[in-house]
Amino acid sequence: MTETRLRTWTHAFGYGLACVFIFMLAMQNLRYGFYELFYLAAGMAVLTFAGAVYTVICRRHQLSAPGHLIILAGLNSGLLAALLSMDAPGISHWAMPLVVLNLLILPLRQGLALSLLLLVPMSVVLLLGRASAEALTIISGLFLLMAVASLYIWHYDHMAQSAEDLAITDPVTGAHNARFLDETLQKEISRAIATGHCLSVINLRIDYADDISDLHGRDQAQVLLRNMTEHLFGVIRAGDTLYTLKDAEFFLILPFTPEEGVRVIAERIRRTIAEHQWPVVGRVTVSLGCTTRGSGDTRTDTLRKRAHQAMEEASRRGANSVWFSPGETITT
Ligand SMILES: Nc1nc2c(ncn2[C@@H]2O[C@H](COP(=O)(O)OP(=O)(O)OP(=O)(O)O)[C@@H](O)[C@H]2O)c(=O)[nH]1
Repeated sequence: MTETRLRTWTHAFGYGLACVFIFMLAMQNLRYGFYELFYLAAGMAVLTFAGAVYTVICRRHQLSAPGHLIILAGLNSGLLAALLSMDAPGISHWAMPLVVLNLLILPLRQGLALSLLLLVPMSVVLLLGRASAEALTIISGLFLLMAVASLYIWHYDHMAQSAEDLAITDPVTGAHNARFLDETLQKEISRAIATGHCLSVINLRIDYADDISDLHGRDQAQVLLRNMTEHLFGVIRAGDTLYTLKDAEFFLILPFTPEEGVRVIAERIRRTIAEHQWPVVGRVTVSLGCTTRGSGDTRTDTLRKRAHQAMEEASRRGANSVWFSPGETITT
């Protein structure tokens, strides 16, 4: 299940439960003739129902739907206004579902801020209007609920972030992996088309990688990959991105880089790697294939294929070399 779909379900479920709970409160107050509380609860039930409908309408961009903040701010301020204007002893308990809803639906910081905006004035009202022991019991219960829910949400966000990082990171080198390459390259191609800027890529392979592995062992070959990654990160500039592919291959996306630029940086990478003394394995060289986006390159596979063919050509022409393969000229 995707993150968006998961959030749509949990948001809709959260709003649904809150709506049923508040609707039952409304009915109870109507039954006992507390009309002010009935109107308040009915209004809040309508807002939570609107939240559930909004969740379904925005199901495709649930993670960035701005309406939740407005709906929840309305619910929180309605309850706060009622607390300040009505003398209804049990009304402070209504804050419980709202605090959970704030934290479940909004990003953690927003949810916490909104909950504090509700709970702090509510605590003052309770301390001024009730016996201290009773007020302190209710206040500590509400803050405990907020703390537990916040910790749980923080833990979930942290786990989700770690899982996402693992999914896009190569476990050996720590650079991004091939899966993330296609995603990023497609975005960069779209950006280059929209802005008219140049986009270049480099496919790079360690020469005689199999021999290095046979000679020094798999562990040393992996150490070399890690060191090479560190070295490449040191050579490229901010905004360039590096990916580890299989078979001792790397890929670089270089936004805003024209043909002359990619030739310069590819040559610099080749030279610095060849001049470096690598721990245990000693001298190592690489073959680099580079290309710049042409007018026909609207998808990742054409660019990747051309860069790969250029790299094969560089290998054929002898190790430790760079080959540039041009795309179709972009006419403006
Ligand atoms: N994407 C990318 N391009 C580079 C890098 N280094 C050099 N280039 C390209 O090569 C061109 C010439 O680079 P240099 O020889 O370093 O000259 P420079 O004027 O100091 O380059 P910048 O100030 O980085 O533009 C740059 O304008 C870039 O297009 C790099 O690390 N990343």
